[in-house]
Amino acid sequence: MAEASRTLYSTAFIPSFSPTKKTHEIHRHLILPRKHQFHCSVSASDATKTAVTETIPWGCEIDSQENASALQRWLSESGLPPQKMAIERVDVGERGLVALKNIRKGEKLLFVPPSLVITADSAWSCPEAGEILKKNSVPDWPLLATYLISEASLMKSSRWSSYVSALPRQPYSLLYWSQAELDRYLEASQIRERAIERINNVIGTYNDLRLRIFSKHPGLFPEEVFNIETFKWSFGILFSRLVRLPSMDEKFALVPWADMLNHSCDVETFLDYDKSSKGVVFTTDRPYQPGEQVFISYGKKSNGELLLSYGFVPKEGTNPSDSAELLLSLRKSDKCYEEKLQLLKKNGLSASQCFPVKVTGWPLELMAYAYLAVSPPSMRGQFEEMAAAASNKTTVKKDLRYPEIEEQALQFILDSCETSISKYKRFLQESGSLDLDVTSPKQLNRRLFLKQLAVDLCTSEQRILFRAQYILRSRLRNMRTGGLRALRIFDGFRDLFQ
Ligand SMILES: C[S@@+](CC[C@H](N)C(=O)[O-])C[C@H]1O[C@@H](n2cnc3c(N)ncnc32)[C@H](O)[C@@H]1O
Repeated sequence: MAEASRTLYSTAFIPSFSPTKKTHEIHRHLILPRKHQFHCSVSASDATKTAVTETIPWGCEIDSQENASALQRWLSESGLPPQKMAIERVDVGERGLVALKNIRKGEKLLFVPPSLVITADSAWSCPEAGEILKKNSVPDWPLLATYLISEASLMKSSRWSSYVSALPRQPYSLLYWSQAELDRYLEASQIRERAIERINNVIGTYNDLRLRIFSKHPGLFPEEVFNIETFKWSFGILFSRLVRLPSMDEKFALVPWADMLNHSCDVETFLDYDKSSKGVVFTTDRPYQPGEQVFISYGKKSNGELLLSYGFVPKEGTNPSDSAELLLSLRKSDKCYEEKLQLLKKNGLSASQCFPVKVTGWPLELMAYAYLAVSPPSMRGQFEEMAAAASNKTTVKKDLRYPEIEEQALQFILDSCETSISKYKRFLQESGSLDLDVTSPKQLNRRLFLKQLAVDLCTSEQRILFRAQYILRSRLRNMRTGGLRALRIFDGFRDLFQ
C-alpha cells in the first residue's frame, strides 16, 4: 500500500475517476461527490460512437502533423521558449516529441510558462459561463471539461484554438468502447467493470450539470454544444492528458506541448512546475540522441489502467508496475456470511472485492480477506481484525497469521486465481493467435484493433495470474508435504509410546 501512495505521488497524468472503484488503490485525485452522481445505463452503441466522431467538430485525426505544426508555431509566438524537441510522427504513440539535439541525463526540458497552462483558474472566453460554474462550486474535473468544450466551441475566437485543433478528435480510451465491445473483448478482465463505472460517472456528471446548471442557462450552455457526446470527448481528453502538478499546489492542468509526450515504462520522470524557472518542466532520467523520441512516465500504472485512460497496452513483460485484479468473494454458503459481510462493509469493503496481484506477489490485504472468507465460526473473535486488515483505509496491523487456516486461505486464493485464469484462457483461445503489432486503428478496422488491445491486456494479466498460481501451488505443496512428514514422525512416536 505504501507503494500505491508513492506511485500516485509520482504520477504525471492522472486519469483515475472512479469513486466506487472496488480496488485497493488510494484516491488522491478529485472525485465527484456521490450525491451528484446518477446511475445511467451505458448507451455507447456503435451508432452513437459513429455519431460522436461525426458530431465533434473539434480536434484532428490523432496522427495529424499539420495541426501539430500549427500548434508548435502558435506556442512559440505565445511565449514558449526555444525547444530541444519537436513534434514528429513516431513509432510509439503516433505523434510525440523527438530530440533535435543531444539531450543529457538530468537535463530540465520544456519550460512551459503558466500563461500557456490551462487550470481551473484560467480565464474563460465567455466569463459569464465560468462565473456560473464557480458560483455552483463545480469541482475541477467537470469544470475543466466544460471549459474545454466552451473554448472549443468558440473556434478561432478562443485563444486556445490552435491547441484545441491539435487535440485528437477521438481520444483513445475505454470511454469510446461500446457496452458490446467491453463485454465481448474484456469479459475476462476486471478493467471492464472499471470502464463501465467510468462511463457511468461521465454520464452522471453530465446529467448533473445539465439538471443543475445548463438547463437553467440555455443561452450560455446550449444543448447543441454541451451534450453527452461533447462531454465524452472532453473527459476523454482530460483522462488522457490532464496532469497534476505537485509544486503548483497539486493543481490539475492541461499543459499544451508537454502533453505531446508519450509514456514509456522505462523512465520515471514526470511533469512538474519548477518554481525557479517559473515553468512546467521535467528532468530527463536518461540521455537522448537527435531523432530519438523523448518519453515521460504517466505513473506506475498497470497495463489495464493504461488501456482504461490512454487506450494503449505496453508490450508484454515490459511494464514493471503491471498487475492483474483478482476478484475474491465471500461464499454464500458460509454460516457466518452475514456477520462477515457486515464487518467488511464497516471497513468499506464488500462481499466481492478486487485486489491487485503483481508478478512479485500480492498485498497483505488480500491475505486478510482470504483468512476472513475461510475462517470457521469458532474464530468469530478474530473476524473484526481480519476485516479491518483487509481494508486499505485502516492502519491496523496487516500482517496477520493464522497457521490453523493458512492452508485453506491459500487454497481459496488459488481457486479464485484458477477461476480467473480459465476466463482468460477461454477468451484468448476464442480470439485466436493475433499478433498484429498494431499502433493505429487506421491501419486496421476498429474490430481488429480493439481485439488486439484486449488480447495484449489479457495475455499480460493472465501471465501474472499464472505466476501467482505457481507460487500458491508450490506453497501448498510444501505445506502439505511438510504436514505429512510431521504426521509420520508423530505416528513413529505414538508407536514408541504404545
Ligand atoms: C498525452 S497524449 C500524448 C500525445 C499523443 N501521442 C498525441 O499525438 O496527441 C496521450 C496519448 O498518447 C498515446 N500514447 C502515449 N504513450 C503511448 C505508448 N507508450 N504507446 C502507445 N500510445 C501512447 C495514447 O494515444 C495516449 O492516449
